[in-house]
Amino acid sequence: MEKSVPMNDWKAMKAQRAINRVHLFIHGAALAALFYYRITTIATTTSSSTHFVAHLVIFTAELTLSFIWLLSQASLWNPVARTVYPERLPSDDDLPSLDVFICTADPVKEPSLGVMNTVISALALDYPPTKLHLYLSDDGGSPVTLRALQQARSFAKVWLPFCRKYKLKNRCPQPYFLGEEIIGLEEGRVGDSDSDSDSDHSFVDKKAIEEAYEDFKISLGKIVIEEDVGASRDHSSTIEVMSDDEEFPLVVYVAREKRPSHPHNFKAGALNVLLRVSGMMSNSPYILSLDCDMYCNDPTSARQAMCFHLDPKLSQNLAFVQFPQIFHNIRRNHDIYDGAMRFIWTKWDGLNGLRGPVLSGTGFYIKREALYGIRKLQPNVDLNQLKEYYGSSNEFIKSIYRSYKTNFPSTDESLQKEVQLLASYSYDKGFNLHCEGWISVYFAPSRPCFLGSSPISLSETLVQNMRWFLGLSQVALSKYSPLVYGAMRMSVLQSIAYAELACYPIYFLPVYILAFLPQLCLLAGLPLYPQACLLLALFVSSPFFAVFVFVLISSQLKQAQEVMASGDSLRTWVNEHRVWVMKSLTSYSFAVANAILEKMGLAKASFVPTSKVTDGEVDKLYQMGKYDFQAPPAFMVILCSIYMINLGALVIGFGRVLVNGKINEMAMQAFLPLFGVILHYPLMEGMVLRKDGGRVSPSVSLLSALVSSLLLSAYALLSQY
Ligand SMILES: O=c1ccn([C@@H]2O[C@H](COP(=O)(O)OP(=O)(O)O[C@H]3O[C@H](CO)[C@@H](O)[C@H](O)[C@H]3O)[C@@H](O)[C@H]2O)c(=O)[nH]1
Ligand SMILES: [Mn+2]
Repeated sequence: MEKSVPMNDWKAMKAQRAINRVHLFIHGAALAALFYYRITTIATTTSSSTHFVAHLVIFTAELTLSFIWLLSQASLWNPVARTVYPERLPSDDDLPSLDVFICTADPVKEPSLGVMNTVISALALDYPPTKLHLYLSDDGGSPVTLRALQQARSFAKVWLPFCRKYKLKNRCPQPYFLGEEIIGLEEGRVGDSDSDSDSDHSFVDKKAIEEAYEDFKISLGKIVIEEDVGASRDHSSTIEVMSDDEEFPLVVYVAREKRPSHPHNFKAGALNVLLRVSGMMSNSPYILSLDCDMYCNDPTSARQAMCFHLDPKLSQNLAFVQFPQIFHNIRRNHDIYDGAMRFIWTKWDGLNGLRGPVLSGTGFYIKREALYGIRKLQPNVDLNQLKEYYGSSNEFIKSIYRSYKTNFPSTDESLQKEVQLLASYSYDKGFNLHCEGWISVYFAPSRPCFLGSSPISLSETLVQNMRWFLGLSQVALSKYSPLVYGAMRMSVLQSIAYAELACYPIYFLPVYILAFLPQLCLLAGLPLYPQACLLLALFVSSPFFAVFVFVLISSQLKQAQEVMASGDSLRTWVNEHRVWVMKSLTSYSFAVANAILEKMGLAKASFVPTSKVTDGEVDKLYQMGKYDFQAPPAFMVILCSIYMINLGALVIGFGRVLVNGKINEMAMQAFLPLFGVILHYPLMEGMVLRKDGGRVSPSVSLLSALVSSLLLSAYALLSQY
């Protein structure tokens, strides 16, 4: 074979890598000094048993924080950035075919207009149309979605030629029409188009296409009125193949069978069904998986992904190419719910330098073989063994072989029945997504390939995070725990990086401890930190005070540096911090508790899809940068009580310390509640000052006042022993 030019390239992010490593050693040394202080203090604390226990508990918090910090170093060790050269791809005739999977679950929470925009944007991918096949999974089994899909397909038949003619870069109709004043037709082009830029023509065309889109929207509105909206949990499977046009991508609607008595495994179950159904129809070697709200913002994503998948050096072991999840409805630098989740994607850069990131659930191009959990089937493999794994459909098993030629759509009734059967639950034997030896690639081009919608209320944010971290806690508690299972099968750094994700929710423990204990001990007059001499230089009284201050500052500076490196302002650092504390106290702790209960058989999995409906009031608050505190009362009482405790400790404790003159001993302990009270000031505002619909409900404030005064008086008990 002749020597080919590479289609992709990577380079180490050297500056960031250097900063990360220097931080690792300096911060690590400071932590060692901190541990030395704790251990020696605990060993010599004889004053009271309460004091001894308090030291132990605070040490537990410090150990946990340091443990997660240590795990996080794996994904910071070697961050890598990638580039692609799509112009070096083989010609269209030689590109592999591609199946697009889109999942939707509920026409009320996920309105058809949004879902269909995603569908249309995917149909408009810059890829040979005969090699593109789109499967929409409707877990709601709703006629609304089926009929909307038919309408979307009709609209796409005029939309696609329009996109191609004007080489549009933004091929999702809704944002295209909304953004017309801002980006205009000219800037929305793919590449440097010189032909067909006759503005008169484009104007005429544009009017026509706008009208077609309006008609499409009206038709969706009619469907909602005519049909019964609402997701069903009890229906047989429906499959509708739309393929009357050779030059247009195949579109297939799939509603799998659902019965209340049978676990349907949510989105994973839906993807499994799509995998089987598509295996019989188009059987493309590559699959793009999208959530219903994740539209294609760059039509070239498929070609970008192929730059990795078709690279002879990577291809054999490469399972998937993951793009970041980026959201169109987030206000940059005013992201009060930290929807951007920079802390995740920064890690993905690092995983890129190991053997690649985990699947994030949407926006990835995966190799079909990898989803089957097999490496190239041997022709002589035992058929019964395969049936055990993949279910008993002979036709489907045949499809697993690379050489399988689909003859779909066909009029052959038996084949049609077979497909119908594949969407019924009798085949719910899970495909194992865990693939050994596969690698993956994370690719974050400057123009986001996919844009989704992020929750913009506290309630949705906390509930969504609870769901995610419940999943992660379950992994941590399962036999696939990365620290045990992974450590034996992956490189050390890779398994540590995965372990960090799985362990992430245990942040709840140190956050709870630090939100209570130093405060209560401040009231009880029990010092937990080394003495400070605030008037003189820090080192005069206790060198360990300087150690604590250093650890605090160094961790904060590191985060600030990362925030700024990703182009955000310090406001983002504040938001990230605040949301992290709120999530730790609610989402993470509930997630861990649920995972443990489930493990003991006391709780059951559930999935409430996040709402993609824009609520006027909620949106208004978000645009003004105000939190929407109408969250589950259990969450709000926790947050408000802790706020009040910190406020109380600050006021009472500070007063007493000043009177007793113990300010040096208590400096750190007074600083913690001070920091908390300032950082979470919006909560105070929500309880006391705000009158709008997003304020903290008075009943929540009242209950929190009660809870916090009870807990505050506990300090009196503490000081008795
Ligand atoms: O029973 C279900 C439940 C959900 N979905 C679909 O799954 C997708 C994700 O659901 P969503 O409510 O949007 O959850 P998010 O928290 O926003 O999604 C994130 O978290 C999920 C795991 O909790 C991942 O699967 C997603 O890819 C990831 O974007 C949506 O398209 C849903 O329609 C189903 O198909 N069947
Ligand atoms: Mn979502």
